[in-house]
Formats: sequence, structure tokens, C-alpha cells
Amino acid sequence: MTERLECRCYHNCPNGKLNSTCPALGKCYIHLESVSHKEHELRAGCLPPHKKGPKKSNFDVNFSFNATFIDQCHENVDHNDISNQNLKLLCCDPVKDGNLCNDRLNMTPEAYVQPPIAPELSMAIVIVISIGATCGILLFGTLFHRFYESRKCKAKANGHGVSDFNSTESTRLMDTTTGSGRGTSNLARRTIAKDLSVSTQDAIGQGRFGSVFSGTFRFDKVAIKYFYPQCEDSFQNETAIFHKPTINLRDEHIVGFVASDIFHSPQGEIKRIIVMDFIPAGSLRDFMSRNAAKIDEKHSLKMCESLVKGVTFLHMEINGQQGKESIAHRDLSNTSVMINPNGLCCIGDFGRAYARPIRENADESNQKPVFSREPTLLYAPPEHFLTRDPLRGQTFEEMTAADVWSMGLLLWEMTYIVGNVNGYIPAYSMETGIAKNRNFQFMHSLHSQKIIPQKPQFDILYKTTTQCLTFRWQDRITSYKALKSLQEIYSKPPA
Ligand SMILES: Nc1ncnc2c1ncn2[C@@H]1O[C@H](COP(=O)(O)OP(=O)(O)OP(=O)(O)O)[C@@H](O)[C@H]1O
Repeated sequence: MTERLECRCYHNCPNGKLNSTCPALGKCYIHLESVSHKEHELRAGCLPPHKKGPKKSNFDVNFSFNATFIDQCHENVDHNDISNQNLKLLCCDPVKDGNLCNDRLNMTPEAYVQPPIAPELSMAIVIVISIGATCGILLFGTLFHRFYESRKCKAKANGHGVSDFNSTESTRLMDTTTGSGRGTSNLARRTIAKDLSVSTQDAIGQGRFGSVFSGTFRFDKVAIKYFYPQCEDSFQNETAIFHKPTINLRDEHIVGFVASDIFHSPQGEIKRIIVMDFIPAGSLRDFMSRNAAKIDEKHSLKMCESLVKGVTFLHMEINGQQGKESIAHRDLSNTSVMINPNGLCCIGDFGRAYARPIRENADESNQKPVFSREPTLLYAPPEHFLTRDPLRGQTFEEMTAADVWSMGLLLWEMTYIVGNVNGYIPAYSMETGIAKNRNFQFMHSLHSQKIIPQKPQFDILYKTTTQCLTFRWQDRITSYKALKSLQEIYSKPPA
């Protein structure tokens, strides 16, 4: 009785089993394919009997195996046909080599060869890389442009290149109106647009970051600040502060925020506006320049107290539903403080402000991000020029101490004006002369001399003022302490 010969089969058995045997009609094979460096797939099974003739012989489809492999196991095989270098096939003849001969075939995987990339795939990779490179160049270009624009903004902020009111920028802003002459014309076309009207004639002033117009919003008189396109970060910062749900800045000492908006002008330019309460008397500088002779001791003290109250309110963290985060203003000056109809100070311009999140630890080492916008140099504290590393962020305590310095200079201005026949004298004017000279280098050399403004005639607040004007920020009193000192002074009966 002749023995019925079989081959070992893995993954390719006629009975569908994983590991079994199959009837050996021809040769037995093992087949190892390396899928990667680590993964190798072993198959084994029976090949159909070899037939001479066309390469792709009609063998039993039950084996579902590629005819190319059959040829490799017979004498007429062309081994150069094997295109896949990660594939190895060995055969044995069960008639000569014995039953289940492929069990004894030994095959180890060879070093995995990275298969060549198909031309379509390489084309796809080339396209993806080209698109990526183009996007990268465009992105770089955009970033460079924005960096350049923000440098321009900073240059303006430092007092270089601030155009006067007939500048191109102003003209462009005016172009956004219908230009119908007197009367109002609608500027904003979206969200707040239907309620806002502004006249081309009603320009109030111009700062480093935008131009201010007066207008009406839902029948209330408002001031509308149009930010220069390159000063987007100031607009974003101010808008973010007023829109933060954790900050409620409704207070008599803060300029009321009405709305902010971004829209396209009819010329397609992007306009960023902040609408705020209109303050008829304008800034502290405007008010003191126009009313120097009228400011007496009583009014001076009221103005000083209201400023200190405003700064204390900003610095204070208030818990509860109507609470607020601690805010450092970081750009207090004679133009960011306004004078309300009661003749009291209210603080505006939050383009450089920083709000400390309520739960944040007051840890001094907790450095805040560096802001690109420069403060108003005259009111910036000495450390801004002498010791600060511009690449290093500040702690929140340094920021509030900087506010206290600026507040000290404003207290000095509001007391120095009393009885001063020369009218309004901004801080350090005697020392720095013409305003145009006040660049960074100038302020650096001024503060290197450790000069603080001289004692005014009306000197009741001078002690508190000097406690705000210490050269080491760590030695300055807090705004709250300044408020307490002022209230103590006011409570004393006149001598
Ligand atoms: N809410 C307002 N009501 C009335 N006038 C305002 C109001 N806000 C600003 N102004 C006027 O517009 C001027 C320009 O204000 P803006 O805030 O643009 O710049 P600034 O504070 O003067 O200077 P900078 O922004 O460069 O520090 C002010 O000096 C003030 O006269």
C-alpha cells in the first residue's frame, strides 16, 4: 500500500485550518514574507503538480496561491522574476524528501529591505512637500509682515511716526464714512452698526494706537476709538479685558466700556473699534491744560483721591458674583486718565492691561508674558529703563508697583498745579525739557540720576507721593496703602 503523501500547511490549508496538512500532489513549500523589520509572515502548503507550458499554470484554485511561486519551485524557474526582496520561498519534493518534508525546511528572515516607493506615491509625496513648502513660505511671509507692522506700531508707540490728524491714516478712517459733509454717517455695518453713528467732523483726538471720534450709540453720546491696523494687539487686549466674564469693570472710576467691533469698511479694510462713554472734559492732560487756574486745593484733593480709588479698584481682587480679577493697568498716564463730568478721575485705555486670574497664586516668581506694546515713557517706572530685561516677563507685583509709580507722578501733577501761575506742568518737564526729547535713552539717563519731582507748594500729599516714587519697586507702597494714607490726611481737621 503506497503511503499517502502530505505537506505541512500554515495559513493556506484546503480545510481552512490555520495549522494542518494538505495532500501532496506536487511539491511542498514554505514561504516567508517580511512585512517590516519585526513582522514576518510564514505560510506553508502544497503546490499543484508542475505542468510544462505557460508560466501561469491552471492549478487548483483551492490553494489560492500565486502561480509565480509555483515556477520558483521547478527547474524552469527564473529567480530574477522575484521582484519582492522580502519574500523567500523554499520547496521540497515529498516523494524524494519524505512525508511533510516542508516541516524540515529551514528558513530565517533576512534583513528587511525597504520596498521602493511606487511612482504615484512618490509623486504624491512631492506634491505634499511642495504644498507644505509653499504654505510655510506664505506663513513665514505673513508672520514677517505682522512682525514688521507691529514694529511700526511700536515705533509709533515710542513717539516716532505719530502722524498728525491730517495723516493718511486719519484720511482713510474718514473715507469710511459717506463723506456727505456735516451731520452723521453710519460707519459700522454689522452687529453694533445699526445703533452707531459717527461724524467725520467729530474727531476728538489721536493717540499712539488709534484715532478717537465722538458719535452716538443708541441715543447716548459715545467716544469711538479706531485702532490703527498695526495695533491689533492693543485692541484685542482691551476687548478681552472687558469681555472676560470674571471681570466686572463697571465703576465710577473706570471709563465705561460700551462695545467693540471688527468690520470691513466699504473699501475692504478691516476696522477695529472700541466704543466707550464720552467724557466731555477729555483726558487729565486736556482738563488740566484748559483749567489750570481753576483747580484749587479742594478740587486737587478730590481728583487725587478719585485716581487712587480707581487704581485701588483695579488692583483689588473682588470675589463673588459681581467680582473681578486683579488688574494691572501698565500704562497709566495723563492721557489714559480722563476727567468725568464731576471733575473726578476715571481710568481708560486698557490696551496694555493684564488681569491676573482669580485662582492664580500671587507667587512672585510667576512671570507673566512679555507685552510688545511699550508704556508711555514719561510715566514708566525707573526699573523699566534701568534693570528690566525686555525679554523677561514681569511678576504681577512688579506690574502693580509700576502702576503705583505712574500714579505717584500723576498725584504730583494734580497737586503741583494748585496755585501754579505757569499752568499745567507735566511730571519731569522741568528736568526733561521739550517733550520730544523723551526717548528711552533720555529716560534711562534721567532715572540713573534718581531724581524725583520737587516738592509742590501745595504739599499735603507729597509724603504719600514720594512713597509711590521709590526707585526700588519693592519699596513702593501699594495703591491700597496710598488710599488709606489719603483718607487719613482728609480725616484730619485743618490746622
Ligand atoms: N472716552 C473718551 N471721551 C472723550 N475723549 C476721549 C475719550 N477717549 C479718548 N479721548 C480723547 O482722545 C485722545 C486720544 O485718546 P487715545 O486713548 O487714543 O490716546 P491717548 O491716551 O491720548 O494716547 P496713547 O494711546 O498714545 O497713550 C485723548 O487724549 C482724549 O483727548
